[in-house]
Amino acid sequence: MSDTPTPREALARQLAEAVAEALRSDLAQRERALLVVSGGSTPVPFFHALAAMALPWSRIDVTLADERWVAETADDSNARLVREHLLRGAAAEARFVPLTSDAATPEEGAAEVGRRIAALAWPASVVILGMGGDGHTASLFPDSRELDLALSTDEPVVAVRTPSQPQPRITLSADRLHQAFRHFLHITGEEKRAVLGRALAGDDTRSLPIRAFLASPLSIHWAP
Ligand SMILES: O=C1O[C@H](COP(=O)(O)O)[C@@H](O)[C@H](O)[C@H]1O
Repeated sequence: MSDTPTPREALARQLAEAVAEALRSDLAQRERALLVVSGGSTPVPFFHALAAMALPWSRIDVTLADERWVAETADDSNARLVREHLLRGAAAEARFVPLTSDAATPEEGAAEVGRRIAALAWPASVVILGMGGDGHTASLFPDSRELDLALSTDEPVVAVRTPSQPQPRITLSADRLHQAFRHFLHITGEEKRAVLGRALAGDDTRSLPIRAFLASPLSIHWAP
């Protein structure tokens, strides 16, 4: 069997090295660093690579760009993904700040979660965005009813209802996602490359919400 990494594994490793360097550089300036990660399927190999990096994990706070309003034990919980794939080995020393609460709905829980998120050390050291095939990033979907609010509010989080999605969600607002020293976009596959190309060429953020992050410095990490 070959030990040659796949393009996606190589990308995950390069991204983990860049993110680790950004965290180290920030930790040379302040006591705690803040890492905002995305969920979904793309980050799994990146989480494994980052968890293996030599970092002072006990000085790093980790939170999510967005979350489904589901129990942390649910298969599609982004918090579960982070706990299983990133917070392992030495990285288990990091402090994880989830985006859900005991409230029945994200609308009821948003104030508490927002206070928790606002209390972190902003600007974040690093925000890593993902992107779906519909141009959504975090839980800023083209068909989210609260998309305009999430793109314009200075509140840290927004509860979102999205007809194309089975669960209600909570997302960091665009304003909060912009508050970082470094931004990375991690995507894979030809379909997402084409979507990103359309977003770079177009001018309608409502139909491709990733556009909200293309105007500021963004390190784009893509592999087939
Ligand atoms: O719903 C979500 O989707 C995006 C992209 O996920 P992927 O599975 O296509 O990588 C992700 O960035 C976001 O955090 C997640 O909640």
